[in-house]
Amino acid sequence: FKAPDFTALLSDRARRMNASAIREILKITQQPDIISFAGGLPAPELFPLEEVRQATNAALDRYGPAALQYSTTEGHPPLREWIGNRAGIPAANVQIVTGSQQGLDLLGKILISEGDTVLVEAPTYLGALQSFQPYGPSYVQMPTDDGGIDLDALEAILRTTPAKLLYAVPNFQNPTGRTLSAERRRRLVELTGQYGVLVIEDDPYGQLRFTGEAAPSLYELGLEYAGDVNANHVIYCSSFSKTLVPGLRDAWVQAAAPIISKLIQAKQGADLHTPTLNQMIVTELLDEVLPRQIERVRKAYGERAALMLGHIEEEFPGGVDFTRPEGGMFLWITLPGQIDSTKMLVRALTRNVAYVPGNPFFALGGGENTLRLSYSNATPEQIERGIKALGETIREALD
Ligand SMILES: Cc1ncc(COP(=O)(O)O)c(CN[C@@H](CCCC(=O)O)C(=O)O)c1O
Repeated sequence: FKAPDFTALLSDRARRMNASAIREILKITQQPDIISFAGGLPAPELFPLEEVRQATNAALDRYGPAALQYSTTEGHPPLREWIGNRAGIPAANVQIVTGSQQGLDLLGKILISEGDTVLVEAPTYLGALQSFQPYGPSYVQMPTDDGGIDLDALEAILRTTPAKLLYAVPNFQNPTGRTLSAERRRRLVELTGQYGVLVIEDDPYGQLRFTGEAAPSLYELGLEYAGDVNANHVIYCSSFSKTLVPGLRDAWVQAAAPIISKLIQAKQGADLHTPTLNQMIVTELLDEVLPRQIERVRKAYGERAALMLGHIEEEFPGGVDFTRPEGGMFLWITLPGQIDSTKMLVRALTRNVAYVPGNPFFALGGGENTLRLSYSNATPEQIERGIKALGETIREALD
């Protein structure tokens, strides 16, 4: 008997898949004494545990067995209605997905043919790269500066490179924490509209602003530009993971009808529907708990960001650049040129502090001297101790 050569039997699509650096590091950071600035994990001590318990009972009381039955692929109607009303669009243009990660995977599946040019920020969210990769995109990196995407560079790219899709995180970008200005957003929507490029706006953090002024979403600007919800070239993704809880895996996509109907077919083949009870639990939390929870989280993350920035200024040696986020969960460190943050992680772990090295956030490689820090899931004491340990590690690497 000869065991099958499983690797040889993998599909060409499977061969393009790779592991998520975040998920891999999360395994290491499970050890209790490690201070983790790695995963973008919401603060569990802030989860509305009691409210979720009550919402679960309320959903079971209200729907009985139907709460545990198969449900429609489109999603729980009251949840779609609520999201549609808030966005000023019909519920028919709202699709519930099992985490916005599934939204990214299904959008990749229905939009990316092998070899299609996909424009991504440099650096960008590595989970999007992981979702898109198996569909064989040809990535083009959009240069970024401290204000996010460089629109002059984007215009120059579009003049010479026909692109299918542009993926962006305009609010409190993962991994840099940067936010795109209203002026750059307007130009991005116009440019992509003119050149016929679809835009995926990934916005799980938009509600978590703790300073500065909010700018309109690319989706809202796309709606103005097109004048019709079914002609909007911007596809909007958001999630309840960072405003409520990530474990219920509830998120949504807002898009023109042809995209929504194809997304439904893709989702039928993926998981039939997002868990019925989870959608009903989230729906029970929308009116009272959600706004309160957003305030709570926004305040806590603002405090933790300010703390982390304060300790970075004290503990990090000169020559280390860092971003100052206006919201969200991340900030981005650029080390002096010759330091490799992947190698340095081994040293940081000996001092019980973890982060995500920057290289995996670059679709075409690079960024060896960068790293992402998340402040959302660390107490004030851990932030102080962890940043101190990281400062020592960087100093050691400089010698
Ligand atoms: C820009 C962006 N888009 C989608 C997601 C996925 O969020 P969902 O929970 O799937 O709605 C995320 C969540 N990323 C976090 C969480 C990843 C959690 C994990 O891999 O354990 C991170 O970057 O650490 C995101 O930042």
